[in-house]
Amino acid sequence: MDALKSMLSPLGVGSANAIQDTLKLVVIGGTVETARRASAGAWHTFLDSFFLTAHFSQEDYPYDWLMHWLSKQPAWGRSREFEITTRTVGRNGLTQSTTGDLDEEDEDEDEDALVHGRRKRKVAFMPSIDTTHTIYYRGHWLRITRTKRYPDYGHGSALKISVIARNNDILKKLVLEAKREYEKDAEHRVHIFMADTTYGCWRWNGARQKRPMSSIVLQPGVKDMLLADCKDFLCSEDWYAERGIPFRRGYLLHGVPGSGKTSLIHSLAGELGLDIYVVSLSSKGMSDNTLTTLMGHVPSRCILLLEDLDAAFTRSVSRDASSTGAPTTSNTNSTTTETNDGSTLSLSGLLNSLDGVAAAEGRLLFATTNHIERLDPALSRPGRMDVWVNFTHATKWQAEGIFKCFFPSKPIGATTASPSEESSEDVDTSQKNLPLPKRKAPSHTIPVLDETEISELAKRFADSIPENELSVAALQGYLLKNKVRPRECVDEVAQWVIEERETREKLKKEKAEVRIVRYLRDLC
Ligand SMILES: Nc1ncnc2c1ncn2[C@@H]1O[C@H](COP(=O)(O)OP(=O)(O)OP(=O)(O)O)[C@@H](O)[C@H]1O
Repeated sequence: MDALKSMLSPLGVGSANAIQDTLKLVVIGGTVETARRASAGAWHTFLDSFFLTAHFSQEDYPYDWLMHWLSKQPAWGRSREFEITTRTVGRNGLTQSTTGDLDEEDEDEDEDALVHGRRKRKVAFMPSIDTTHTIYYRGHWLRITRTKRYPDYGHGSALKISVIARNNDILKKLVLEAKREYEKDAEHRVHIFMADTTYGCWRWNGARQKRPMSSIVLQPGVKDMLLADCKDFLCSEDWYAERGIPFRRGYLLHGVPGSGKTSLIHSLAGELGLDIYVVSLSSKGMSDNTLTTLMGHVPSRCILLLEDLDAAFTRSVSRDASSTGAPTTSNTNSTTTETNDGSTLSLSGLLNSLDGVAAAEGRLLFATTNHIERLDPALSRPGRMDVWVNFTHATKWQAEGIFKCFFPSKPIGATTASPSEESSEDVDTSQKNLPLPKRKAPSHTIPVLDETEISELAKRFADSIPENELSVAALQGYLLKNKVRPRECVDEVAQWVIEERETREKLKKEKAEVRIVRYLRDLC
């Protein structure tokens, strides 16, 4: 203080005293604040020592189970700070109205209701970021905090749950309950994860309603064979282990576009209760290292889908016949080739990531391609691709099947239901391979014809479809346009086939012309 006085003395007694008083106040204030903070810190540390704390990262499943569980807790109705979202909650794609406080009138409304063509959205209540919420659970108060994991990158969050308890039984119970509820709600959905080549991780991409196997129309026996093979594989872990064979199975679905390859995989995933992990090998930034990292993070029981296998090593991702999907000399060995979009994936890198130690055991690998002739034999050999299925253009049998899938029928003698009562549940689904998906009837009127008439129409429809010329997707497009006109649809199908042929001829000519122009331009 004396030193301070001597420094201030040249300023005059009055002003020096004022400055001295101010400084005293600053010093005292600072000391009090430091003491307060220290005691608060000590108090928190003291309190924390009584808490058991569990951390959940967004990258792992328990985070999703808990977020789903939290979104259902009525306690959010009393919370003073929370996030409201109409987006899907967690990975299961569920939107829940939890407390119902926001829009009570909506509670009883039909979940499928459309407003101006848009589906009505339900709201969900979520814990907001960086706020601690307290929830009462089975005789304990839980302190729940949601934080951002990578604030700098703006993604990823984590959940911290603390509870005062003697052991962690209560936290275990909570996680198991959350898991049970999540799985119950997720029963009717297939979760899709996409490869993120920038961060080398999997990103949840949504949950789709399961597609019934009966809605996929393939030649007799194909679906049953695939389903039986997958089921047999999934319960043969010991058999593989005893023989020292890696517990993996690969399926190569090859053939023309729009023939049901992807649809079948989604349907199988639903039937087997597996999630799908999708990698597009030609995607930007894909490299050997990224692929190996991704393969190392695939869970043990899932479907791993490699899309457009033939496009993996081509410079052009175009799928027309001129693109050189065949592996070049430089990429069939371990040399990597950088493509225009920064992809440095080599064939040996792909093979290593499929067979390597990091590759998950128990996964079902499905690969799709439109050009099997472009695949390197090393990629498609048994052990990597054990089962091959060829998908062709629609046969007459498929045309008949897809027609029956589209138009519901009622058993002979049954009275005609009113449009609002017409649902596929009224329909006899005894025809093998062709049962109808159980769904609510749309509000527009679809005439429900009797079984005999539908069978006759389906036969006539199939008679007009040329064998193995049009894709099933094209047939589906035509039926969609005529979904409320089954009879007219059959009457007009022959004309549609003629128009389709003309359109394809025209497109072919245009393509040929473009190629000639390009060729001449290159010559110049
Ligand atoms: N065999 C089939 N049974 C039922 N629907 C089919 C069939 N084939 C195609 N479709 C319908 O056609 C559309 C395209 O099918 P999908 O994407 O499964 O074909 P894809 O063979 O995977 O085509 P691409 O090779 O171009 O990826 C889907 O809407 C699907 O419902």
